[in-house]
Amino acid sequence: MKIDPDQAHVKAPLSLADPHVADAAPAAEPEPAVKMRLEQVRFYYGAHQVLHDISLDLHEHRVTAFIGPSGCGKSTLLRTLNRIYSLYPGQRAAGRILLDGRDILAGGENLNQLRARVGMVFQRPTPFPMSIYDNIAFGVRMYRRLSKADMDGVVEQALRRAALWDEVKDKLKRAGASLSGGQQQRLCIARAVALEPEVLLLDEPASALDPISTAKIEELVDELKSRYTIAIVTHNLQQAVRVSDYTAFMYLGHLVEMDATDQMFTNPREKQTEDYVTGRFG
Ligand SMILES: Nc1ncnc2c1ncn2[C@@H]1O[C@H](COP(=O)(O)OP(=O)(O)OP(=O)(O)O)[C@@H](O)[C@H]1O
Repeated sequence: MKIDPDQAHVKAPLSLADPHVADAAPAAEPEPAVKMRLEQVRFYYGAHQVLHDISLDLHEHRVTAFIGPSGCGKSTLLRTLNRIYSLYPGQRAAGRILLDGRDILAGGENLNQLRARVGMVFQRPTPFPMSIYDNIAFGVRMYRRLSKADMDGVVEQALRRAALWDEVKDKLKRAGASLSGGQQQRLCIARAVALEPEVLLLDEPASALDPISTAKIEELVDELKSRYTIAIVTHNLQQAVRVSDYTAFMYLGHLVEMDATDQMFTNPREKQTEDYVTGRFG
């Protein structure tokens, strides 16, 4: 028997009590849209190649965690996604990185706009040497002319999204650096969020924080994913399990395996992944 979804709210006829119908498996969730697609991405520091033909998708409104031993290229990969590397001479990426289908490695990309669309938060909190308010308003002013009242609204909204508003609303004129490390990191997330990015890159955002601040950042990541596509680098495997939908395992500049996080941690395809997630890697 076919059920018209438009009629699903209508009281079910008695025949629907048929256990075969009631037990029918729910339809599988549709695969989320691809926000960024990497095709054979390579990366070079001068002549030294550190990423080798990385191909993977970042799905919209999902969190993808990058894990792997130190030096395997996780941060470098993140830095290719908003081309922040191109601020440094001698650093170069090749291959294709499609953001909504458009290759950001091809010429002609406006890098300021790209970095507003693909925001980044670093391992160590890096507040600007200015007030809490201006830490957020500074970046917004580069892209938008707003009245004082509208800017106040943008600052408040960004601080709320970063779960910091209640803690700072009475001291917006104080220096960003006067906040605790965990608050500073949430300020940096607010700063990125204020530019209305589509993708958020988080490079070990909690590694310098105490467990309570770490838990807050993890909760925040979970909330933010309803608005953004998130890529997070972490050394903390438990954190990857807690916050991510997908996990990518890298080794020596190669992508070994990427899959749904549950699958990666319970039933990985590759022996190297299994050794890494079970702590036997070495
Ligand atoms: N500025 C640089 N110049 C030259 N080589 C670099 C530079 N930054 C990183 N590398 C090299 O690139 C490789 C990948 O480094 P990357 O920092 O991306 O790894 P990672 O997986 O993020 O490491 P970690 O987990 O320790 O942060 C390493 O061999 C590293 O030595």
